[in-house]
Amino acid sequence: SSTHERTRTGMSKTALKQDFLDNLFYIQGRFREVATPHDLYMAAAFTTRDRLLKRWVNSAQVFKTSHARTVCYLSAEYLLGPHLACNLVNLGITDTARQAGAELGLNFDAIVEEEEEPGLGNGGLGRLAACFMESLSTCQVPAIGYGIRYEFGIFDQAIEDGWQVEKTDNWLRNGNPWEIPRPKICFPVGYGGHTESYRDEHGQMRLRWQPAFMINGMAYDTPILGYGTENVNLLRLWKAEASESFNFQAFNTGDYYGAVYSKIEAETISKVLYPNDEPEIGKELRLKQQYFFVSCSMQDMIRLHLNTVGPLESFAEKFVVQLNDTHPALAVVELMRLLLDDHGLNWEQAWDITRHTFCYTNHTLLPEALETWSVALFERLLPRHLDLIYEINRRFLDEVRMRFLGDEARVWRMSLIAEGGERRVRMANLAVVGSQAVNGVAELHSALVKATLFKDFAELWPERFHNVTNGVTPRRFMVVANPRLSRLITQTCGHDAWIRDLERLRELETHQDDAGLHADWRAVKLAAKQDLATWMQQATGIHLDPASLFDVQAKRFHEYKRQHLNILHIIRCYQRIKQGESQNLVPRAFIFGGKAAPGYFMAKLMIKLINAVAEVVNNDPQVNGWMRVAFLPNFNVKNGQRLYPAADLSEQISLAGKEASGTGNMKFSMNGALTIGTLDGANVEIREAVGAENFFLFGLTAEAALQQQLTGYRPWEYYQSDIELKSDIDLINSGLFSHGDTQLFRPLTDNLVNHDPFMVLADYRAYLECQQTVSAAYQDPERWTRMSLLNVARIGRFSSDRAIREYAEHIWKVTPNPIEAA
Ligand SMILES: CCc1ccc([C@H](C)CC(=O)N[C@@H]2O[C@H](CO)[C@@H](O)[C@H](O)[C@H]2O)cc1
Repeated sequence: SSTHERTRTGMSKTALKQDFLDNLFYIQGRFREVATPHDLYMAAAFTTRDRLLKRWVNSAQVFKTSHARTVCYLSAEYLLGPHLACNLVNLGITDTARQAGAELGLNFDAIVEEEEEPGLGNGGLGRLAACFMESLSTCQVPAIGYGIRYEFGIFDQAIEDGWQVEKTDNWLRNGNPWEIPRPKICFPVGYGGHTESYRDEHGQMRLRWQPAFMINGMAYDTPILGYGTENVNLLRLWKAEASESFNFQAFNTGDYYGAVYSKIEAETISKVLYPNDEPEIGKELRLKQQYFFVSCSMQDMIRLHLNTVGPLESFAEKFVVQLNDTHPALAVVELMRLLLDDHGLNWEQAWDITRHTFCYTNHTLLPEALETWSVALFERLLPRHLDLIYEINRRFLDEVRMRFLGDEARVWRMSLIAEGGERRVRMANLAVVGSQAVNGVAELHSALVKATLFKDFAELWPERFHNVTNGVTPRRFMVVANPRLSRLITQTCGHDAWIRDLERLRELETHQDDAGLHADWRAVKLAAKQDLATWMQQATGIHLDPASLFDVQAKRFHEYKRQHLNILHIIRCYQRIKQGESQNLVPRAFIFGGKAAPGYFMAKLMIKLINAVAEVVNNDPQVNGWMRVAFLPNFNVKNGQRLYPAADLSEQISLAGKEASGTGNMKFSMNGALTIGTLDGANVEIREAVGAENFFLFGLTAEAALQQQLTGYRPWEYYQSDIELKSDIDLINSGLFSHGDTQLFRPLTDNLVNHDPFMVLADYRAYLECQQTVSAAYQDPERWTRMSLLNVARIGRFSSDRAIREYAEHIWKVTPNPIEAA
């Protein structure tokens, strides 16, 4: 077996080459000459998988016997991105693989490009879950990520005639080499039906649930490697299956549809990801999806506990469960049901375990994103859970009444049930009541969570409220996305320890005035800009000049993120250049990226306006050489990895108080971009870390914005009093960007002048002035390069490793569990 062992898991170039050719033959059934790019990718993927499996199995064995306290991350979304390049970095064999490939005449980068990314998420929340899973392994914290194995992930975005067009994301069409199906890890999940009381073996009157409809959830496991460690954690995603996949009786009676009905019905539950990022949709299938993965996951934890530790009384010592927003909040009720109905615990025992098991992270303050489900829907779909929610609520409100005597208004606000109008279950209140810890994702956000959204709860349980500022993994967003910069940093610091300890980037500061480094630093940025320009030319036909300032705004489209404020600045620049006022302007490429929820009209209109402005600006010889506007189609993890290294300026311009944290802001700074932004979310902490002098700040503070809205915000006054603002909006309404159609963008401009809920007009002037300071700074390359260098040197805190260490210490009370090599 040693030769076999050496080939299948050997890290040497020879072993990699042999294993690659073996996998191409034995798995793809191909030899070199006839192999397709997909075959070559699959062979590379399996060759890499062979090496991580050894670590994974070794970790699983150790965790099983060590009864290690385990973190379970429950998330409806995981925006994982392509696996291959990151797994090679975390195995430490990227260069060896590149050389092995070269000796086999393979183009390494082309093989990496071939991978279809698993887009099982919408945006920030989903990507954060993926960064956290990688950092949990890197920080050697035993963990299991639970979620849904959507057959179709976030749609692929095409831009046709300037409009977003959604394309089905059939990411599994060519198979997925990174997952292992676990047919034996399969749990029943019920829906509908009724609850009935019965007398248990001790003569106790008990309630139980008789579901009307059962399906099965089957596990698919994906190993999550860490960097520079043997620890490998598990991502377990559930697929819905019919308990009976083919009904022969129906078939025999010729009812062919009937024969497959239950299969189709069941599989719809994990069929597709809801492409909404903020607006709450309240669709029945969405609730079915949430209950589906929550029930499978809680049943799996109980199975693991009974198999490894034993009696459930110690469940909360073994497992700590993080709720990634309210989407998995039903887990609180499902654990109660399983402990009471299936495992015979009494209420007090069950509730004590439950509330010591869960922790909840809030990711948004937007009222329209806070999930509530109608009591009527609960009655129909989850009658037993509604019972339990009523009982949890009864006992909880007794505690509130006791603590705040006679304050019925508070009881009304804190109740798990919204009574006014149609009765609805407040999932955020349920998550807080059922958790031992609640946290926001940036200091400002966590403070606003305590002062507004959960004010009543923070007054009742102040000790439960925490902040853990988000972070991102430097392995994917620096080492994989920007190998040139990573090499320069390692060279300058004389070590690559920074990859695992990002605070070590601070050592770059001593070189901040090193002219040689400055030159190399600019060369690295220019090369990345050239790569992006080449890709954009091929993807959109738009030519970007790498010598121009790459001004980038890439994130989901939403009015609070204010992509329309950015467009107004572009139109201002256009008008200025047309009027010959190009002094202290610098040539810029305005680059946008991001998807809009398919049902979000205003977001889709913003995308159309950007492409409409691009068409006019990019074809206007008078401004040629001064400005380019380009929309990067299908912004996802893979394309993000092209964009972050190429940006000079990172646009983080949300209305203060609205962006919970942001994580793109961290990725751009880590790649040497300077930020223009408001004091919102994590921008506040990024500015503190990199130094106010290395950050372009503008706009109302959260406090000032709130004040102005409370005292009455009249956007039309800004429109009337600021002639440049008026002319920019009027130019949109003139039809210049819409072939004379003066109505196309009216919904957007009317909304801005008459309502402007996110105060675009109030921040317009400050934003324009700040952009002037950006242009001035960019005209001094030495100063700009130093600012860029200092942004990277001081960004260490925003590693997801630091965030995970804070969760482990302050919230999960779990210690690292290093695994020795097998
Ligand atoms: C019910 C529909 C729905 C779907 C997703 C969401 C997410 C909470 C939205 C989201 O992704 N929030 C983002 O989370 C990031 C990670 O913490 C933050 O950095 C962003 O500021 C926040 O907008 C809300 C509502």
